[in-house]
Amino acid sequence: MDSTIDISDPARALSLPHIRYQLIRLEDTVLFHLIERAQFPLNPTIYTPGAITIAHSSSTSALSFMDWVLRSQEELQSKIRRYQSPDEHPFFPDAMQPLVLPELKYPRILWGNDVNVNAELKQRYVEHILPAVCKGKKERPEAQENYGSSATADVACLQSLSRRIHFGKFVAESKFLAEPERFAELIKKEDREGIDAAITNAKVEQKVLERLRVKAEMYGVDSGMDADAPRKIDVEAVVAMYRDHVIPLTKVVEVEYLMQRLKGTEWE
Ligand SMILES: O=C(O)C(=O)C[C@]1(C(=O)O)C=C[C@@H](O)C=C1
Repeated sequence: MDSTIDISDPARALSLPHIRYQLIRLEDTVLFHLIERAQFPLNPTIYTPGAITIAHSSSTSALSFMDWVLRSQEELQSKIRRYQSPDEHPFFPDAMQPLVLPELKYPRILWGNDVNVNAELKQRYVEHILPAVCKGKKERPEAQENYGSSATADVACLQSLSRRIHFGKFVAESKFLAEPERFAELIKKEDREGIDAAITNAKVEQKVLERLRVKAEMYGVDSGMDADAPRKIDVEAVVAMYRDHVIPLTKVVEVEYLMQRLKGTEWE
């Protein structure tokens, strides 16, 4: 699978402007997938374990329908090297399969680590992000005929959100390399709060939220529509998703990555 980081050039991969440029591009990806998902009702049944019987599936029958779709996708995508890429992380690490393509040798960009916040991301997506994005459609009756389309859109949303959030590892490595002594001291003291303060840039966060608001307003309206026609996406829900979930989880990834930064000697 293609990687969105420039793996041919590790120095470029760790330049903060290059990483921030990738984060900005991922905003578009996340937004377009969310707009796709928001056209369907919330369909809570697909997130309830056991609510839909999955025929011909025994070991995974306790999963929700959406989890089963996501897991099945990951099984397939693991065979074609998706999770070889250092910016990709599975939601179901136990579903990984042997490769059908030869292994790719990525240059060493990140320090070895096992940081993966996908379980937390998926929970927040199902419990908070999606209900807010589908607001107004919540009252719409479940559309059984949209179960597959909804879950397919969910997989795209979750995978793009996960990639965006785990890009925090590249941000963190870049920040560490810029001030190694400062970070090494905080890491040795296990001062997570201090690390969090050191990686935080409130101005950049503010800019991210402002840009996202403009994009959500722009992409949610068709040029031929009346000014007061309903939007394809709830702008406030999108901004809140980044403010309350995406940026905080990116920072968790940054802090936890740095906490492991001095432990191993192995590069990933
Ligand atoms: O751009 C950075 O420096 C990041 O660390 C990324 C990010 C974000 O998630 O957008 C997270 C923390 C910073 O406070 C600013 C922005």
